[in-house]
Amino acid sequence: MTMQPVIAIQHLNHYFGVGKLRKQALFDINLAIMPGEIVIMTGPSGSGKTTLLTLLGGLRSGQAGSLKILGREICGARQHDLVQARRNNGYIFQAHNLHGSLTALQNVQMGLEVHGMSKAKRHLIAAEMLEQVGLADRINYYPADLSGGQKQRVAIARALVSRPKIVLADEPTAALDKKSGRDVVNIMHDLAKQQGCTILLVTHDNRILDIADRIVYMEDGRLAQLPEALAPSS
Ligand SMILES: Nc1ncnc2c1ncn2[C@@H]1O[C@H](COP(=O)(O)OP(=O)(O)OP(=O)(O)O)[C@@H](O)[C@H]1O
Repeated sequence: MTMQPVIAIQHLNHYFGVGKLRKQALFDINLAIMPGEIVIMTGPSGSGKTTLLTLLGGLRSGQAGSLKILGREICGARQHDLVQARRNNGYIFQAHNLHGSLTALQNVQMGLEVHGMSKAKRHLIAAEMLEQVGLADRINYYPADLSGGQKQRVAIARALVSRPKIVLADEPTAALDKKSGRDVVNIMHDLAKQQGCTILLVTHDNRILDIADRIVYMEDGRLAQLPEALAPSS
């Protein structure tokens, strides 16, 4: 059986603005990511990494080329189809976007809301997930009472609790010190490998490149060759 890529991008171009202000942000992107792969995307500021991630996440619609998620075309898709596509993914962002008025447990339960399971089951699954990220003793804490690394671990638990096939992460370690950043990516790595989930992680943090199965490099809106300084040492 041949394995199909979970993310397949062909000849993708993207533009911002209209008329004279129209500016091309992505140029002829071609990339295939296989099930269970952990791919890190890095590159200079303004090179187009976040733009590509938001297109993949269905947070905006691609304009030209092909972008298939789990075999389904989302380039040029209608809003309704983009919303459907978003449901396949888990998201982890730099600012972790936790709800300040909800506890860690309630935040993680939000990741299960669309699955229509009983309250008791949601509680159990969310609590187990928090235990897996090392926060069993913090489930009833509010985000304001957690450290940056702990908040990011809640965000990971929320992203992975519904066992998504794809997790998209944008600078998940940017606000963290060295040790917390390392802990957070190790947890992401181990859980993803356990669940067979694919991760695409955008980062400037060269200290975490070693968790990737593959590193892709973006420069001036194009995928480019990885600079030698960033290549994994053999
Ligand atoms: N909403 C927008 N409107 C207009 N131009 C945009 C918009 N978002 C991004 N751009 C432009 O597209 C290009 C790519 O930006 P993008 O945020 O994708 O880069 P990045 O590689 O993620 O940068 P960073 O590492 O700093 O987050 C930049 O030139 C940016 O100015």
